[in-house]
Amino acid sequence: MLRAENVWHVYENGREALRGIDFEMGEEIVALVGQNGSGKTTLAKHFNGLLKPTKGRVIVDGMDTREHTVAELSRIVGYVFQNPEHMFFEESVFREVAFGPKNLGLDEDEVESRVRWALKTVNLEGYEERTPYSLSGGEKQRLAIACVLAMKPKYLILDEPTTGLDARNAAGVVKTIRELRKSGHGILLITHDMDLVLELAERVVLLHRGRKVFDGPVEEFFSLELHEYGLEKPELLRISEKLGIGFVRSASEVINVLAGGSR
Ligand SMILES: Nc1ncnc2c1ncn2[C@@H]1O[C@H](COP(=O)(O)OP(=O)(O)OP(=O)(O)O)[C@@H](O)[C@H]1O
Repeated sequence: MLRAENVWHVYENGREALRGIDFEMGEEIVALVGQNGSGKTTLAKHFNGLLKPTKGRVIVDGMDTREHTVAELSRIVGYVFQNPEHMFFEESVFREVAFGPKNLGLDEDEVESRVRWALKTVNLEGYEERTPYSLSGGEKQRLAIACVLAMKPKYLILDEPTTGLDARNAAGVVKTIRELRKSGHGILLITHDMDLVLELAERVVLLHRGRKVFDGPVEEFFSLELHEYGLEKPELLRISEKLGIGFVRSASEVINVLAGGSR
């Protein structure tokens, strides 16, 4: 369980980025949304100890983050940053993924088996000897997920995982996230992409000026006046409303309903 209890975060320049956040998540896909500067990244960085609360507590599987190092917490909470290409520095995909497990002090066989497993999970088998820089945007994103997965964290924080990707590459990342969820991971998805929220999230948490203003089911989230929070309803929902068929989560659901079938 990841838990924030009345978390406040004030940066050194006096900026109050989080104001009394209560939050909890387990093995589920939670979308963390809000306009620029609302505090999403600040909150997420508390879960692997990169930031510590100014006031309040953050508990990761029973551990108070103030009493543990980032290295310890990173084994439980993996963080995939935005624009992951900046984090690659090895000459091959294999070595890139092996770096984390090697640092954990694991033996060679265990490192190799983790690398193979992580690359398989993100569908990058056969890419072992490629240089990370030669990969496409979507492949780089999946490689970044593999690097974190190889540490076997229970929770993953993904910061804008589909931004800048074309539809095919984004679909690959979505598929990977679904598979991770199925295999028992909890996923905190930071995103501005409302289509992705509609497609993937099981719950939505909305931040506004450092406060949590909504925490609940996806359908309820999309019934909010989103423009008040600098967000927009997905095109698909606007179409389904005009068609009078209410809440749907995919284009195929719309087609099924129109064809007279069930959802
Ligand atoms: N290192 C820092 N020092 C001072 N203020 C910061 C720092 N990092 C973030 N802030 C401020 O804290 C507030 C929350 O920032 P944060 O990055 O958490 O927002 P966000 O919701 O992730 O935004 P975005 O969608 O733009 O990534 C903003 O006002 C930001 O300017």
